Amino acid sequence: MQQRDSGLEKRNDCPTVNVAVLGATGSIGTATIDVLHHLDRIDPTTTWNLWAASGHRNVALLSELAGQFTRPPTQIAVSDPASAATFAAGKSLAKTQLVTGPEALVEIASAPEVDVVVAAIVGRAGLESTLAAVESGKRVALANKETLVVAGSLVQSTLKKAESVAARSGPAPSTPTPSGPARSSPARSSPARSSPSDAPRSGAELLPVDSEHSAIFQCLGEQQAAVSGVPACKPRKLILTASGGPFRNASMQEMHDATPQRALQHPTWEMGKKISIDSATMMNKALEVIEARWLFDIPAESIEVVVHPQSIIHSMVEFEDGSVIAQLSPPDMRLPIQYALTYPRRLACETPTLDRSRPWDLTLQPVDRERFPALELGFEVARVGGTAGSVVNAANEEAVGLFLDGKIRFTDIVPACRRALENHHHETQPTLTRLLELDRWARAEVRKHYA
Ligand SMILES: NC(=O)C1=CN([C@@H]2O[C@H](COP(=O)(O)OP(=O)(O)OC[C@H]3O[C@@H](n4cnc5c(N)ncnc54)[C@H](OP(=O)(O)O)[C@@H]3O)[C@@H](O)[C@H]2O)C=CC1
Ligand SMILES: CC(=O)[C@@H](O)[C@H](O)COP(=O)(O)O
Ligand SMILES: [Mn+2]
Repeated sequence: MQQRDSGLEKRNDCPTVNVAVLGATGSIGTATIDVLHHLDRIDPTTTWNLWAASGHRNVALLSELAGQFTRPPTQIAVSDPASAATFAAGKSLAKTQLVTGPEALVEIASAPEVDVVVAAIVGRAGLESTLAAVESGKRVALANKETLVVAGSLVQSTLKKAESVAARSGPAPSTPTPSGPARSSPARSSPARSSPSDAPRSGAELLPVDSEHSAIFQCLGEQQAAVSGVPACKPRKLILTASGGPFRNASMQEMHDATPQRALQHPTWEMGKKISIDSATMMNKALEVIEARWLFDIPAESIEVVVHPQSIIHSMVEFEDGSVIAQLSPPDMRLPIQYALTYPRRLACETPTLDRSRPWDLTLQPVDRERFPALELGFEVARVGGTAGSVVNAANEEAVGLFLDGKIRFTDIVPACRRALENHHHETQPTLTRLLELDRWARAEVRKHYA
């Protein structure tokens, strides 16, 4: 096993940021581990410490990733109990504690020693740990968009509660503390409302990792930086870009006949299987509309989607005067991951810079809503809220699984979600228990339909 060298001399009084990576073995998780090695190498002012990491079934990779650190993580979680039995910690992890089962994710996410939780589990399975991290006042770098799709309103209210608890216990120090994150961070519950000044941090922070939402967050921040001291301008529109996925130009027949192998071939991003299929149906963009609705506390009517095949413009914000600010960078998740960790600081990143030595095209085109009916579903869910997100998300997770197993057609996925939405009795203010009941109900409905 190869241990990576920290390289750089840290300042004596250097504070440590303890990071927990949930879903460390996935595409976002492994990219986060790379970012942590990089930051610890180049940042003289902070020690970036992997305090805990979780995996579900890929225990070999989990052990390898954890073993790369000269300071071994304090805890490792294997959330799938059957896989936990096969976890073999190398010699370098002799002092690391192994915790197991889905409860272990919540334990790590709320551990007092943890400053930052990277929520990189795929699907609804990431919900409880993300909520626990918010509740216990962490900085949450959120990749797990499904949490906001299922329980956006609940996350928002939890965030507000965590903020008021922190406010009651007095302002946090404005300089980094020995075991705490950079307390100068201004990010608050709603990135749209945060300002890039050096205000002390109060309570939980929810920072986007999803490239589009990170882009919007950056556009809003830059706009506010330019008018420091002046009340922030409200955005008129958030404009999410979509690559269009592997079927951007495909006929309905091609989509009807699509194999999992073909649907997994994303043109611009290398990602996990579930999100790759979501991109192919454009359900990913539907989920991102809902994510934006909750993350930025903005109505569905103020959100637009535009197809941008190059995935260089990651999203845009239109302001009241019609001015549009965009964020551009090559398609590489290390940038938004790093920004969520270091915000409001910008540090050198390993992502390549845009090659401006050659001509380049940036294309924008409208979405074909007939071939991609998922998008309308996303806007509907963002409009009505309540139980709709949980039902559509669960139906989608189930249908994607059936498609990957060769049991249903690619073009069955979105209708399965539409059917579940229409067959459920909508409730406007569900509890977490009710949302989880409906999650199970929607999965069963999809399975029953195709049995
Ligand atoms: N990949 C990307 O570029 C982007 C991803 N996202 C979002 O980030 C999240 C992660 O995506 P991605 O990294 O691609 O996914 P991957 O499939 O690559 O990784 C998923 C991670 O979740 C773990 N996991 C799977 N099932 C469970 C479960 N039931 N309980 C606990 N952990 C589980 C996996 O563990 P194991 O492998 O050990 O079984 C793995 O660590 C998703 O919500 C996605 O939408 C957002 C923007 C971009
Ligand atoms: C990298 C990322 O954020 C993904 O969500 C990506 O945007 C998927 O590409 P699509 O635009 O094709 O959904
Ligand atoms: Mn995205």
